Amino acid sequence: MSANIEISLKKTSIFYDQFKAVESVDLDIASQEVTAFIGPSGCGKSTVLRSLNRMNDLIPGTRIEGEITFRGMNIYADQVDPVEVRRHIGMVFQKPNPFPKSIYENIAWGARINGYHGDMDELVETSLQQAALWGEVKDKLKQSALRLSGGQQQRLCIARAIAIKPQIILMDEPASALDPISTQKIEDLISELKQNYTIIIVTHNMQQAARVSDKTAFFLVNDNRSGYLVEFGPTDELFFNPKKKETEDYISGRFG
Ligand SMILES: Nc1ncnc2c1ncn2[C@@H]1O[C@H](COP(=O)(O)OP(=O)(O)OP(=O)(O)O)[C@@H](O)[C@H]1O
Repeated sequence: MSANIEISLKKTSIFYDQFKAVESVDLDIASQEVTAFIGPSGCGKSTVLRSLNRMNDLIPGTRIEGEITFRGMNIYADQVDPVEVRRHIGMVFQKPNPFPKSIYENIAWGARINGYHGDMDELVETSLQQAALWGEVKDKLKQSALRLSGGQQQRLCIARAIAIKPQIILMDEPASALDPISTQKIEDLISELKQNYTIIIVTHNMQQAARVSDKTAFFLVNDNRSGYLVEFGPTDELFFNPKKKETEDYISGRFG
């Protein structure tokens, strides 16, 4: 049985004003898998990632051509509310960015403004448990989130994203600001979370992509400085039996 396609890009180009940052990407992302975006700096990984939940809308001058669908719905159609898109497709950033509020409120606040009326204590606990943070914070939920370590803050941000009950979590280099032990915790967490969520991760770290992802998309920059998708497929194949010479060169460190 073929995997369910959660997000599909069809001939998607992304512009910053006149500059075409990403050129004509075709990509199908399957549900409950981890998909990694890799490639050299400036090849458009973050730009593509941000386009998947309309985060790019917040950058003036951004425009897309082509189509991006989530479960068959064009997320850029006129009647679609970007806030609603972001409820289904959450995001975790490179630098942990908890609110300057208590650990509890970091989870509860977003859920509340998204209309959650259920048992808040339960939501906070289950979200923190899913983010593998509950044991470390359960006795200090009223403490400021800013007093947590960087790695704990990042897991709190993941818990905050989970609390909105998205189907997809986008992660833009979620561990690059963290030490190796915290990085491992995030990687372990990603492997856990894929049982319930579709995850797309941008990473500079190829070993990390190899460790955590099921599929990998490799991007490069063309002569016009536009990013394009070189190769996409199962991570093992892309790393050990790439179809394109460019992929092989990059994976084996011969690129550039
Ligand atoms: N807000 C912006 N305004 C104008 N150009 C931008 C903006 N953000 C990114 N770009 C340009 O778009 C291209 C793709 O950038 P992007 O950040 O998506 O690449 P990346 O592969 O994620 O890079 P890195 O690995 O360094 O984070 C680059 O040429 C970059 O300079």
